[in-house]
Amino acid sequence: MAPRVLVSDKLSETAVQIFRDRGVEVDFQPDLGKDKDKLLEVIGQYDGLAIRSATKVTEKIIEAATNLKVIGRAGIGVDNVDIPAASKKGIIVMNTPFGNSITTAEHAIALMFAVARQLPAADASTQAGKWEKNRFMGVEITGKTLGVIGCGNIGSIVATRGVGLKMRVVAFDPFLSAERAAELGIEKVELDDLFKRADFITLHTPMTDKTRGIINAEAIAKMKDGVRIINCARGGLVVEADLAEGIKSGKVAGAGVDVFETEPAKDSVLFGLDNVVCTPHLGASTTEAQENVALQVAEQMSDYLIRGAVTNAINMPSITAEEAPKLTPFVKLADILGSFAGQATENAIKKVEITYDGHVAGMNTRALTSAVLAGLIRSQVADVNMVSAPIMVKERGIQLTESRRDKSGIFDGYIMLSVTTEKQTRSVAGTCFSDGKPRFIQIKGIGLEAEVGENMIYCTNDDTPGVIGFLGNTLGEAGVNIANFQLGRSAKGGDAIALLYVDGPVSDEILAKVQASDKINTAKYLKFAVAAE
Ligand SMILES: NC(=O)C1=CN([C@@H]2O[C@H](COP(=O)(O)OP(=O)(O)OC[C@H]3O[C@@H](n4cnc5c(N)ncnc54)[C@H](O)[C@@H]3O)[C@@H](O)[C@H]2O)C=CC1
Ligand SMILES: O=C(O)C(=O)COP(=O)(O)O
Repeated sequence: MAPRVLVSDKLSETAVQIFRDRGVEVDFQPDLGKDKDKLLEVIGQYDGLAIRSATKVTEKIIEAATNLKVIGRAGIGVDNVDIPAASKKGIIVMNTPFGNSITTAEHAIALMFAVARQLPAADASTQAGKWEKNRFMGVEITGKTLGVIGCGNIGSIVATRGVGLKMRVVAFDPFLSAERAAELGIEKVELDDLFKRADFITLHTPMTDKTRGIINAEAIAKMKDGVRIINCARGGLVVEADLAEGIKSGKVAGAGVDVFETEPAKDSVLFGLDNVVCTPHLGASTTEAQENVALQVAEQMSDYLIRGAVTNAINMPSITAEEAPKLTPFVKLADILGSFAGQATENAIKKVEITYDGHVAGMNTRALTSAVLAGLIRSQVADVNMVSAPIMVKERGIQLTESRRDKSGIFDGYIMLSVTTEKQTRSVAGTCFSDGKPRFIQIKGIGLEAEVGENMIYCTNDDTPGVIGFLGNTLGEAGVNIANFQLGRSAKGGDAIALLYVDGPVSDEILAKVQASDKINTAKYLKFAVAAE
């Protein structure tokens, strides 16, 4: 059945065509996102949800989204999506990080000019027939200092436009390197320094707990008298009441505000104040940007729903459509190794170590690690996937280490997983051959070469005669057919393991018979998510 996507915001209809061309069924209901009760009612039917900023994807919506696999944001900010809730439920959240950045940067520049020359008020006055030439004295931009807070994609475009306008540009961004600042022709400064020096301040950070209210009364007090502030990022970055006070007192000479603490902003403390220029979250609203983001989000979501390729996901490593065919068998293998360790382990896991050897080390190991963790956690929580597993591992306080190394054995490459509980450390390694099928190649440091089946029995024993006969007889008498039987031992007469791939489920009763034998130290029935041959 074709996956179904709901478009619940005003996306360009380009998206609809792309979904259809790619074999995705699509419901285009651009106003539905604003009606949260309706969204709650219908969301359970969809595999994908495509949104802009008007749809609020709350925890409640996510709870009701029983089939949802992907939320696609046609734009940048995902603060309207409860990402922790989506991740816990295994829903990928993706955005289009570049599609509207030029457009938004241009809007910031447009607002800067509008504020510098009081354009909207001058326009209204002129059209009212007042001709108030003396009322609208502006300021020149050339030679002024532009302070950019947040110098990522949009901030750096604004910065270079500022340089082009002959402004002196200073930027505060903890992640901006000195080299990048030099490349942009700007100066990297501390926040207080920016406040002290800037004639215009423009905000371009995401909305996080750190950036919330970054422009408040205290910050405004540190600024130059007559500063002008532009916000095209998120409303919550500015304490609106404090900005309104700053404007009223004359400390702040003007503000360009595209985004509000509460949207849609039908009322605001900023409305009606002198030289405050407001737009209704128009930063991304150009034909070009909307085409870009609609096309991108529809392609990304279709690629995921149809081909399993992951691009621009906030909560999951990327898997390109090109690497997906090569990576998929190893993702399966990684899940199986995790699943083996998860099922074999009865005690709380303290530490997980994953080693990527040989050519596997050159693969997308972030995706592989997520798959190992999903397999590992699945024995405790059935509803887990590559998105939610890393979060669950973190929540459980499990220590995770990953390492990569050059080819170290007879295989071209493999994955080794080692899991430590309070009682012991278990290790298992596996690889995929050219047939794409996963194989166990080492358990507890003992080499073997075992196919992976849907139903398996894993035994540890001492290397003594009669084990094969005993297992064969016991399972045979119980009517359990053995498809494949692999043995391994540390040394002659030493620790040994047996891994049996059987043709059907193994009951507790049969397993108890195996466990009861003095030839067997431990026996476990393991189930893997692979189709029976
Ligand atoms: N008004 C509108 O319609 C639009 C608004 N936006 C908003 O613009 C903002 C920026 O978008 P991009 O540049 O694409 O994001 P980005 O992720 O490329 O850049 C954000 C930058 O902020 C920096 N940053 C993070 N925390 C910081 C802090 N505490 N102080 C200073 N810098 C900090 C990061 O290091 C990063 O360089 C987002 O909030 C986004 O939602 C984006 C598109 C349209
Ligand atoms: O991309 C972003 O972060 C934006 O804020 C644009 O929002 P919009 O898609 O215009 O509702």
